[in-house]
Amino acid sequence: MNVDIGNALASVASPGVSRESLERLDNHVAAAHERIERGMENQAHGYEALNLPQRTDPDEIRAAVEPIADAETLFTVGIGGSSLGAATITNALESDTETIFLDNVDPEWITSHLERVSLENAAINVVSRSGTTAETLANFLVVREAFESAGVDWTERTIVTTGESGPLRELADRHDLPALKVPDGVPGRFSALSAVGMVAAAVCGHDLEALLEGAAAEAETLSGSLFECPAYAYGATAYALDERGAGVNAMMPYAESLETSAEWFAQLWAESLGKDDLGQTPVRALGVTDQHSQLQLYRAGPRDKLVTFVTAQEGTDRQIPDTDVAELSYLGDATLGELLEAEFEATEASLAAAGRPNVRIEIERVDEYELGGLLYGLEAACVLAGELYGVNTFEQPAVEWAKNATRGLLGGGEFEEAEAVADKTELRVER
Ligand SMILES: O=P(O)(O)OC[C@H]1O[C@H](O)[C@H](O)[C@@H](O)[C@@H]1O
Repeated sequence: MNVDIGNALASVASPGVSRESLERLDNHVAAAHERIERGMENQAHGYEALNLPQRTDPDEIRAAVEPIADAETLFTVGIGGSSLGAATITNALESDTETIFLDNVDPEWITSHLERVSLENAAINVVSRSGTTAETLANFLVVREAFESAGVDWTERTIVTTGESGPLRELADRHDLPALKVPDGVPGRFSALSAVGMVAAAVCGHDLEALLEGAAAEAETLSGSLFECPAYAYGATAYALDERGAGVNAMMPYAESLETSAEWFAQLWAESLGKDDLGQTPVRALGVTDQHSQLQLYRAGPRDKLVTFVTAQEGTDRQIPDTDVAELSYLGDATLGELLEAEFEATEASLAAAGRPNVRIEIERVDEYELGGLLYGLEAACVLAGELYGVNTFEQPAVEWAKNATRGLLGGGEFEEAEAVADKTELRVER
């Protein structure tokens, strides 16, 4: 990926970062890069995620999915980091396999999927690093039962990706299910380029090698200067803008196929950096759609936002047909791709003209290679930002707190967090 931080400079935007400040920050980037490299070398928790392009074995993943490779529909049962990476990849790329990501426990929604899909031609991909996440296990039990009721042997149609031990691993062993391992030292939100994100891609027939090669090429760019490394340029600029008041980061890809990448990014950024009263709030947006809803706020609301654009340089195009309505004739000279590009450039310029900081991330096209680079680049940007903030990027105690409270409430063990639910302060206004 390439990154253009010109519109984040203080000469353009407020808040903005001066060239001198960036040069000073670059010393911290160099020191952070040394820590990151050391972490990668030592395979330290979290940093190990940046080694995935070398560690992930595409043959192992393809062999494991072999029994379900014919699936017309793939249910991926997982949540957060055990769903969003896979969804980002498969929602971005064309495939004949339909993918459904069960990452919510809304009974109506789950039932509507299970009733609509022909389960004889479907398969299940259960993913949970811990193997204990209540939503994932509950959904798996529901889906499994639906397969049984439809007369489909779910044990022949299920693949599991989980940690070395835990309830899901036990279940996989008991039923002799093909099971892949979540690599050690890789938190869920950094695991898109492991089996966690790539099983669904393999079932969909995507090019796993190209995903990893794109990521590996991005890894090659990691170096001790933000001026030489697109990922660090982005991470350092986002951090510096947050320090100057841009506490919100609106991720706005200009490609429908990349919409899920903004969701994935939101988890990455929020869960990794939201600690010790620090962190930048990620917001999900989509170009051009949200130009017509959120842009007003971004251009004229509080000066507390960075807008991050992601744009693909080339892709499939389609001519806009001619019309005899004179006022619309200019459209007939253009393609939808040109319209998209013009809208992106106009939006970027409109923010810059109003002095609102924005950054442009460019990929060449939406394919496996470029996606691998984008995922890896944003992960590296996040790791760098975590170093600059001085937070523990790879833990998520605040999320674990609510997980424990939920389990306690459902009688899944003694969790003191559950007691806080009864202590809720009320000030009710009733009709
Ligand atoms: O993969 P699992 O163990 O099921 O966890 C799924 C998700 O659960 C929690 O919400 C964590 O905070 C996330 O980081 C994680 O991705």
